[in-house]
Amino acid sequence: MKPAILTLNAGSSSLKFRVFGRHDLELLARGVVSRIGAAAELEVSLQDGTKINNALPDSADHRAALGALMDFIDLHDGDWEIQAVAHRIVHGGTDYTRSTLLTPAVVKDLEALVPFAPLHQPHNLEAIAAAQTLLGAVPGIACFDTAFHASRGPMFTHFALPQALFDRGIRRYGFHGLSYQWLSHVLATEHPDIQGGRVIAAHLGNGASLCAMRNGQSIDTTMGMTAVDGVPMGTRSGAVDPGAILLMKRTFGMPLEEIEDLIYNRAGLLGLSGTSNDVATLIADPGPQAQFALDYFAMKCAQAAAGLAVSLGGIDAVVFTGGIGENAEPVRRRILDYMKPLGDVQTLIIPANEERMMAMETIRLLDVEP
Ligand SMILES: Nc1ncnc2c1ncn2[C@@H]1O[C@H](COP(=O)(O)OP(=O)(O)O)[C@@H](O)[C@H]1O
Ligand SMILES: CC(=O)OP(=O)(O)O
Ligand SMILES: [Mg+2]
Repeated sequence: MKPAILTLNAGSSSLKFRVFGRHDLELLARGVVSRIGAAAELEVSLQDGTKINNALPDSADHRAALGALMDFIDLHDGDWEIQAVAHRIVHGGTDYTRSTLLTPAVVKDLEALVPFAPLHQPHNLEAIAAAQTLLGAVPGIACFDTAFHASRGPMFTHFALPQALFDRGIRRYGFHGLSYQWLSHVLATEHPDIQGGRVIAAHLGNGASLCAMRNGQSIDTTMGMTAVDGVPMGTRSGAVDPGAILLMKRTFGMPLEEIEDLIYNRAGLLGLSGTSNDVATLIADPGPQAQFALDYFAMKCAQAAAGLAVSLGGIDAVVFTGGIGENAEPVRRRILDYMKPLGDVQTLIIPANEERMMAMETIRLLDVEP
C-alpha cells in the first residue's frame, strides 16, 4: 500500500482532487466532480491512463460529491493509504499566514471568515466536515489562498479607511496564493535569474488576479478583502465603484442577495458579453459583444500590471498561468500589446499546480509534526 496524500479544492460548483505519493509526490490519480447541483459527474484519471466517468444523482450536493470521491478512493484501498487530506481554503484572514493542521479551534476561526469569502469558504468548510466524517482520524491540513500575501507591506494591505476598520479586518488580503507560491517555486528551481527579478504573475482562470513578486515574496496583488475585487473575471465583476453598489441598493431597491449574485455570478466576461464566461467560447465568437468583453479583460489586466509595476519599481518578466493564461494565446497577446508602454519584458507560461503546492506544504507539516 502506497502512503498517499489527498488534496481537495472545493469550488462553488466543482470539487477537484488529486492523490499524490506521500514521499515522492508521484501523481497517482486526479479528478473532478463537476456541475455540482445540476447533472454532477465524477471524472477520474489514474496513473496508468485508466479513465473513470460516473454520473451522480441529480440531487448531489458537495457532500454527496465528496462521498462519491471517497467511494472511489475506497475502491483503491489496497493501493493507497491516505495519510493526510490537504484542503485548499480560500480565506485565512489575518491569523493564518501559513498552512496549518486542522483542529476544531481552527475550523471555528475559518467559519468566522465566511463573510469574507461568501461564495468559497462555505464549500471549503463542507469539504473539511465531509472528509472528517469519511476518513476519521486522518489529519486534515488547511492550505490558504491568502497566506502567500502576508509578506506585503502596509501600503498594499490597507484601504483608504480609518485604522479602526483595518483592525476589524477590513483590509486587503489577496488570493490565489497557492498558485503564486507554486510559480515562485518553479521560478526558483528552473529560472532563478527571473525569480530574483521584478515579476508580474497573472493567474487567469475562472477567478483571476495578478501579483507583483520578487524573490519568492508577494509585494502587491490585485484582489482585496474578497475574491470579487481586482480585474474582471469569468462571472465576477472585479473592482466596481463602491458608490454604484450603494446606488443599486438605495435607489434601485435591489436586495443585497441580488447584488451579491450579480457581482459574483452574473458579471465579468459573462455580464459584458451577455453570452458566456468561457474564454474559448468567446474567442470563437466574432460578435462585437464577445470581442469587447475579451478586449476589456485584456485592458484591465494590462492596467493592473502597470499598477503592480509601480509597486515593484519596474518589471522584468510576466508569468502567465491558469486556464486562460496557459491556453488563450489571443488574450495573452492583447494583454502584452496593451503593456507595450511599459517596455520590453520577458514572458513565461507556467502551468498552475495549486494541488502539488498543497501536497508539498502537507509533507512539510507532517515531517515537522509527524
Ligand atoms: N484552449 C483554451 N483556449 C482558450 N481558453 C481556454 C482554453 N482552455 C481553457 N480556457 C479557459 O480557461 C478558463 C478556465 O480556467 P481554469 O484555470 O481551468 O479555471 P478554474 O479557476 O475553475 O480552475 C475558461 O475561461 C476557459 O475558457
Ligand atoms: C480565490 C479565487 O478566486 O479562487 P478561484 O479562482 O478558484 O475561484
Ligand atoms: Mg483555478
